[in-house]
Amino acid sequence: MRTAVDTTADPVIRLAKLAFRWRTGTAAVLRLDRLEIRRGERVFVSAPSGGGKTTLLGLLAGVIAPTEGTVEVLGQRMERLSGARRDRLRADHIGYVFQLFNLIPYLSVIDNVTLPGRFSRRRRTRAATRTGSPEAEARRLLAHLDLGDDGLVRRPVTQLSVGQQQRVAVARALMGSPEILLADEPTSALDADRREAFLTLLFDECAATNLTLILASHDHTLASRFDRAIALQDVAPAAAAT
Ligand SMILES: Nc1ncnc2c1ncn2[C@@H]1O[C@H](COP(=O)(O)OP(=O)(O)OP(=O)(O)O)[C@@H](O)[C@H]1O
Repeated sequence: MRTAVDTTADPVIRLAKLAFRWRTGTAAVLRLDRLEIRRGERVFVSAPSGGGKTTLLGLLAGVIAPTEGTVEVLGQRMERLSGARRDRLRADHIGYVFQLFNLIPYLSVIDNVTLPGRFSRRRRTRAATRTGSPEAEARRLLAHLDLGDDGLVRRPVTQLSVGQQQRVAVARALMGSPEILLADEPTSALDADRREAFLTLLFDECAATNLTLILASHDHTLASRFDRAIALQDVAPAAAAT
C-alpha cells in the first residue's frame, strides 16, 4: 500500500482552525488558528507543563485526530486518511522522539535504532543509500551521539542510563532520513555537553537532508538556535478557557 504524499510539498505542515479536546464537552487543550511550517525549517515549540506540546506533536504525527479544523502533512489531510494510511505516512516520512523514549526493552541498542527500517522500505533504502546499510547508518548516528562503542550497541537498551536511552531514541527517529522530525523534550535527560552534541547532530541532519524539525521543550535556552519559536500559550490564548 502506498500513500500519495507529496515529498516536495511546501509548506510541509499546514494547520488551520485547529482545536483538540480529549472528550466531548471538555475544554479544548489546544487551539491554533493557523500554522505553516516550511520544508527544512527548524521550529521550537514551548508551553508550560500541560500546555499542549505533546498533543500538538501527536496531531502532526496522526496519532490523534483534531476535534475541529485541519492538519495537512506533506500535502495529505491527516484527518481524512484511514488509520492504516496514517500509519504508513508516519512510518515512511516522520521520525518521532517520544518524551518517554518508547524503546523496545528486549532489543539491543542497534536493533532499536534500525527498527524504522523494518516498518518502512523507504527508510531502509534511504539508510542504505546514505551509508551502505541500515546497520551502518545506525552506527553513524550513534557515533555522533557518543554511543559508538561496540559493546554498548549490542547491549539491551534497559542496561543504558536514561540519558543514553534518550540518545538512542533520537538516533532511531533519524534512521532512514525522514522528511519530518518531531521531538518531544528530547534533551530533558542530557547534560550541557551532550545537549550541544545532540543539537549539532540534529542541525547537521537538517542541513544534509533538508529535514523539517519541530522540537518541543520547556528549555528556553534552546530557542535561539532555531529558525522560529512558537509559544503555545501565546498562539492559543483561549485554550484553557474554552
Ligand atoms: N490521554 C489523555 N487523556 C486526557 N487528557 C490528557 C491526555 N493526555 C494529556 N491530557 C491533557 O491534555 C493537556 C495537554 O497535555 P500535553 O501532554 O499535550 O501537555 P505538554 O505541554 O506536553 O505537557 P508536559 O510538558 O508536562 O509534557 C493537559 O491538560 C493534560 O492533562
